[in-house]
Amino acid sequence: MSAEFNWFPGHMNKTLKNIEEKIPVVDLVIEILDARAPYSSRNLTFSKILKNKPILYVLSKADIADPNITKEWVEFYEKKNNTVMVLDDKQKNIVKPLIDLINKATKEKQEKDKAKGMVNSLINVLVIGIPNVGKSTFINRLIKNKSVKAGNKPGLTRGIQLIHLSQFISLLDTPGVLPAKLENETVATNICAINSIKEDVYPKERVAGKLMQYLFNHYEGLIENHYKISPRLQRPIQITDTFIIFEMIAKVRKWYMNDDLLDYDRVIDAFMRDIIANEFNKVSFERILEVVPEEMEKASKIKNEKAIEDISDLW
Ligand SMILES: Nc1nc2c(ncn2[C@@H]2O[C@H](COP(=O)(O)OP(=O)(O)OP(=O)(O)O)[C@@H](O)[C@H]2O)c(=O)[nH]1
Repeated sequence: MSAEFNWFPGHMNKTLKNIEEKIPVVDLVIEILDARAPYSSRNLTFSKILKNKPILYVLSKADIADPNITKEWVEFYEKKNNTVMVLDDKQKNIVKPLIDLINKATKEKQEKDKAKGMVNSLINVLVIGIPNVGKSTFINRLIKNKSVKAGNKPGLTRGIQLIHLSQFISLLDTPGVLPAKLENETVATNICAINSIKEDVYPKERVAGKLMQYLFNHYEGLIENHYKISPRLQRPIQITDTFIIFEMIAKVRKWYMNDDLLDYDRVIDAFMRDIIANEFNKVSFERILEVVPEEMEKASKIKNEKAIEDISDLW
């Protein structure tokens, strides 16, 4: 699958331009990431244009992600000195914890302002994220809290909202934008899994195969129990093996095109629908060592060094 299929609608360019115009007044960026794919749901185009701004990552949908993997991602981002907030409880009031984290992440600016004699300086926060990561839900949770006000500001584009989180903190919400180029096939697959790309623009069979391979290899029993099948496949499976699984599901469901031809497309559609509807609750689609290039490189170096050591042991 090429990671360059055409999913980038024109209006996203306009939003990107709008975001660029706001950069000079931005003190902090909040990037909403889907906890099930925190690496793939970043927008690298944003990272480039906002590279000098402090960043606070909000990991949304952690209530439906694999908690152990989310913990690893939080540690990973915190180790890089990023502030992280995890949304793992839909009911919790997040206003106070968010204000505390914003203050922590903008401490340097606040101290600089204080040194210049400015007390209680204003903090402008830009909220960004790719489509469907839960930006509106996050903003609405803040607005629902009585002390938070949503306001209009002349000159703001339609779809961009200004929210007064406190007397001193304003959040500028922006529409979801995807990067114009996706890093690789894994990233493309994972953003399909979190439903940030419309189903009709990606190669569904290939994406479904990759996701089936991933879930089968990482979550023993999950696919077997969900579809009531018992494939005799040894883990880890290859993408070509997923054909056997999809066929078994079609057989169990008695989905045939005619007497002996299985309805493969129907199974693929059903599987993708199950992923998007979150039928496999508490799964994540990526781990650090599977997607972050620097970490993968580090790990492979360690492995190679170990291999050299092992050989030298023999001699
Ligand atoms: N389980 C769970 N679902 C969530 C959470 N946040 C958002 N959702 C769901 O995810 C879907 C997308 O959420 P939105 O808030 O509309 O996402 P968005 O980023 O604003 O999407 P765009 O408008 O496309 O940019 C909705 O069905 C939400 O109900 C969360 O923390 N947990």
